[in-house]
Amino acid sequence: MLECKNVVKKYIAKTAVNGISLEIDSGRIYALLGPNGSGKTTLMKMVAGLIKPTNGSITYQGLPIGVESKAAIAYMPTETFFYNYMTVRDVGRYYKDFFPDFNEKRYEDLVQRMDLNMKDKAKSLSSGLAAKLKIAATLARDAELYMLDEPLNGIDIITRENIITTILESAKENKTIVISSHLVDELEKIIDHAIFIKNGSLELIGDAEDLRETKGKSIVEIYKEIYA
Ligand SMILES: Nc1ncnc2c1ncn2[C@@H]1O[C@H](COP(=O)(O)OP(=O)(O)OP(=O)(O)O)[C@@H](O)[C@H]1O
Repeated sequence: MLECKNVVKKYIAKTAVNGISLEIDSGRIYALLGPNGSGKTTLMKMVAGLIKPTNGSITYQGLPIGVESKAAIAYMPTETFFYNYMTVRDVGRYYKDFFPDFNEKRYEDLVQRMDLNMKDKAKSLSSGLAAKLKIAATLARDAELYMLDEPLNGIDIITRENIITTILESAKENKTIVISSHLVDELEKIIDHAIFIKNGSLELIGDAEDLRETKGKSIVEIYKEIYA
């Protein structure tokens, strides 16, 4: 579905991604793991077509990242993208204007599920509710691949579980999901595959069950081994 070949992203003072090659298959849930500054967001932004690799290639369904891939890939950034005037309903309208695959009914369901109210001002939401709103807007797109950058950061445990259940329900419909997070223990329960990135390079990638079997360790323990 998605193929990265020797992808490099250099900034003036820093090589953020340093020759990553990997493949993502459809219908799976991937964890993109790595400590702060390891290159997760940079890689996701390149796949989303927001920034271009310095070297290497990224293809989606055999085509370079472009109009077709942008229509099929829903990327949720770490930053919030709401204007001051926006209510939860306005965020849905804003998304609908941008994305032809935005499903209003699904947005309504997700908003309700996330305990949000259409009339709430997006800017006045607590950080947990704002995170839920971002997730609702992203998952309401009928995309093929969802890339969620740190969807669980700064969220309390009950809300995290609620978010994880919602993500899992979306995944049931044969969607592909890539989640970047430091909260490995919580992702361990739900992921099919794990991608470990260290200093901009791919350290390890594999089926979560295979990795546990071959290494005799949980994904959390492998994470600690790689990054300790
Ligand atoms: N626009 C930029 N200009 C210069 N350096 C950048 C830029 N964006 C990212 N970097 C650097 O590239 C490296 C990788 O950053 P990136 O945000 O991709 O890491 P990350 O794994 O997503 O980190 P975190 O978990 O903290 O979000 C970091 O050292 C960061 O400072």
